[in-house]
Amino acid sequence: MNILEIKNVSIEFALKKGILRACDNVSIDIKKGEVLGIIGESGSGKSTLASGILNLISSPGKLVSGEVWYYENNIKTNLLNKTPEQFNEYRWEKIATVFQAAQNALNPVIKIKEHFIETAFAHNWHNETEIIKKSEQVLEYVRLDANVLEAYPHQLSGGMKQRVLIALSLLLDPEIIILDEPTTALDVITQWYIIDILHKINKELGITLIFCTHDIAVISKVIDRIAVMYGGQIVEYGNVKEVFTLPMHPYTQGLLKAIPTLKDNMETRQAIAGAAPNLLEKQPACRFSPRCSFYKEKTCSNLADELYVNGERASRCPIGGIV
Ligand SMILES: Nc1ncnc2c1ncn2[C@@H]1O[C@H](COP(=O)(O)OP(=O)(O)OP(=O)(O)O)[C@@H](O)[C@H]1O
Repeated sequence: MNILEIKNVSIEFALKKGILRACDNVSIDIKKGEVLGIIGESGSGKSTLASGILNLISSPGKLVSGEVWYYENNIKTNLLNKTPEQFNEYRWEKIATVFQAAQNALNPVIKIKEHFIETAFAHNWHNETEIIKKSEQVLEYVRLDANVLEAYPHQLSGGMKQRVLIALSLLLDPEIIILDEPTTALDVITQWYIIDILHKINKELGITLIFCTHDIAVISKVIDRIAVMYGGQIVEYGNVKEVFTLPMHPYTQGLLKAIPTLKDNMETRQAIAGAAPNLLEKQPACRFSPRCSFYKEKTCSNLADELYVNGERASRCPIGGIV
């Protein structure tokens, strides 16, 4: 059962140098209760897509087309048709977000307690005693002591701040949490600790999670499905085990070859040759073709701009594997 359907979402930034299309016709369904990982290198459009789902694109950006359908009790609503006031009923209460704590996601001049109170007030919940009680519960859920409420953000470590943001996202019992690079800038042990907490949130509370990250190694243990973005497009998606075993798109194949593990020889790791596309320039129909070995070695001459979908699998490459 789908909880969210993203249909043909395109987002552009009007810059001095021209129009930058950061998301180009992105479509993907998200199932209730699943953990979806959206991966891709820096600039591939993950954060822009996350903001687009929440209708949070601001100037010079613009959501130029698309629909985001939210399902509840067999009723579907296109969130992008909502006014900002109407959308506010969905943001946090239905769909919450966790950004990187390092990116000033917490206000440095107010105590952690005030972040919880402000969020609740913004959603017409004004009983401070109840808010604090619930804040203590969600903090406990992310393994933080209630005394954190009296701290200022600078008094907490990076990992603690990230857990505060996760607790804050749980305050209004959302159905979906979108996490944008939730573990970047944290040490490896803390990354695993956070992943473990998120896994518990998904399994015990049944909350659907959407992870946007470039760090495929960290999220691979927790995600059910994976969607790979390249140059503002989804180039492949599918069940994580299937995609890891049989990646179909040459970009996914390259990403998987580039992941270091503790067991293997670093010399067998290969970076993907070439650079990510400059989205201000006109793109070839197949955006990956300038870096693609199939194309360079003339195994492929098909430059169709098409996502081939078969059931639960999809790939934008006609020859990397059959969907
Ligand atoms: N506010 C903005 N103004 C101008 N261009 C932007 C803005 N936000 C994003 N972009 C551009 O949109 C493209 C996609 O960026 P986005 O941040 O969504 O990628 P990403 O995959 O999330 O990368 P990262 O992990 O580095 O954030 C990039 O070319 C980026 O420069």
